[in-house]
Amino acid sequence: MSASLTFPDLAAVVCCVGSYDPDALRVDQVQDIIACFVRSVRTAERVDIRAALGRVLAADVIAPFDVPSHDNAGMDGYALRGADLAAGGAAAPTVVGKGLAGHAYTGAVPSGACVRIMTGAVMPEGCDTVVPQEFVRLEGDVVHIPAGVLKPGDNARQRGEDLRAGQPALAVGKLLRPADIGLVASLGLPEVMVWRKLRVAFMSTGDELRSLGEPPAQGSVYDSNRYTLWAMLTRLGCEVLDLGVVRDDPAALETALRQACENADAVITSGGVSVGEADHMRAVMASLGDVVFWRIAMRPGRPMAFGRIESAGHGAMLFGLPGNPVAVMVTFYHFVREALLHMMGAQMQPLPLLSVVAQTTLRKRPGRTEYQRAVLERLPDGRLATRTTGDQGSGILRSMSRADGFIVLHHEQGSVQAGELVDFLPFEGLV
Ligand SMILES: Nc1nc2c(c(=O)[nH]1)N[C@H]1C(S)=C(S)[C@@H](COP(=O)(O)OP(=O)(O)OC[C@H]3O[C@@H](n4cnc5c(N)ncnc54)[C@H](O)[C@@H]3O)O[C@H]1N2
Ligand code: MOO
Repeated sequence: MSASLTFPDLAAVVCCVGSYDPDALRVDQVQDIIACFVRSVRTAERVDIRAALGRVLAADVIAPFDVPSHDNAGMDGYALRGADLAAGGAAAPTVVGKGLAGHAYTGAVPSGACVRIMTGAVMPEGCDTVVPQEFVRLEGDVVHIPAGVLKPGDNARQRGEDLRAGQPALAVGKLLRPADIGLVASLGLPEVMVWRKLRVAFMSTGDELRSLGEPPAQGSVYDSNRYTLWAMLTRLGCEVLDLGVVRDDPAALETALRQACENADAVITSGGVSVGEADHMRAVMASLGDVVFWRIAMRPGRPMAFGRIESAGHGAMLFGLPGNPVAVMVTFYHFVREALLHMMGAQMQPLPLLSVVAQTTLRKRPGRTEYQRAVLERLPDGRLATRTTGDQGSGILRSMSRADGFIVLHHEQGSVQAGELVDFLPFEGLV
């Protein structure tokens, strides 16, 4: 439901991509086109910080005060004046009081004196150094500090050393993770502004598909794509709208797509985007908006539809993914995920590619990108290594389930010999 946003003509966007060939697009070209075309949802809402995990910040979070708000001890020990240390750091100050976290010592600390202090306690006036208790020898009230363990300023945390009042602690577009929730709490803020959740509708298409609970029939398969899509979208923090299995029938497909785009920001379908006889999906999609059909130079995940469809004045981004279960996940991770994050208003981070040792030879011809499902192992010498999870057919979902990530064989890359380094993309972090 992004009716108020303006979208470029898809034809104009694809024109900007050098050597555009819808039947042989490179993965990076597809990513560029999608990035040029999608628009962020710009509706903000204020939420409790416990509801903000996984959401995207709609406004900078500004520190309302210095963090920490006072100079404080970084160790349990004794606070003293650094100027009292002799050359080499030795000293023997006398204890004049005690400061605990939450119970500051407020008396004076004359030269030659020190204060028993605990981690986090406010530094007493004039003190700038803390000697950890394990370094000293106590003799009555006198703290003997040997030479060589301390220099002025050690173990004291400065007011504002983390953040100054007025500085942004977190920037708009940040996808909030546990540390961010803690950081916001440390600023005393119970709520933050986030962009509203993205609504994503999804459906499976194909007359062979059975939903869970239905009895199997000759030639039928249980619909798994809707469940992997549900799982990936849920992990991404989207509000999901499950439109079920839709038959390969033009009227049913049109009704489902219209319902999807009237109620969601994005629509994801699986199946029916190839060239089979029962694939009515392409015609129906094209009739509802600005949609292109691609054959991408990648494996798995070759056919894909992309564009924007409209119904009753509502528009939604459309991702028509191939039907094969592994192809659905691969195209989701490499195209849809980034597009949805962009629509969610998130600042994009490049995916972390590890360089690991290939345990076996990997056959590959240049001219397409391959994503082979693989496990990550630790070699006896400590290096990380990888091997594939066996048969790489794009219908074999177990190859994904057993894997820790993808071996990425880039477009220009040829075969990789056992023992060579290869790029590995861990699933963790994808969603
Ligand atoms: N002559 C050609 N045939 C095919 C091509 C091609 O370029 N030329 N591409 C192949 C590739 S690659 C893929 S991927 C598939 C994609 O075709 P569709 O998107 O039209 O998908 P379907 O034919 O509907 O299904 C393919 C396959 O996946 C199974 N499937 C579909 N949906 C689900 C689901 N929700 N849950 C579980 N399994 C599902 C379906 O039963 C088929 O086995 O086309 C190739 N053919
Ligand atoms: O999209 Mo297909 O997965 O290469 O079978």
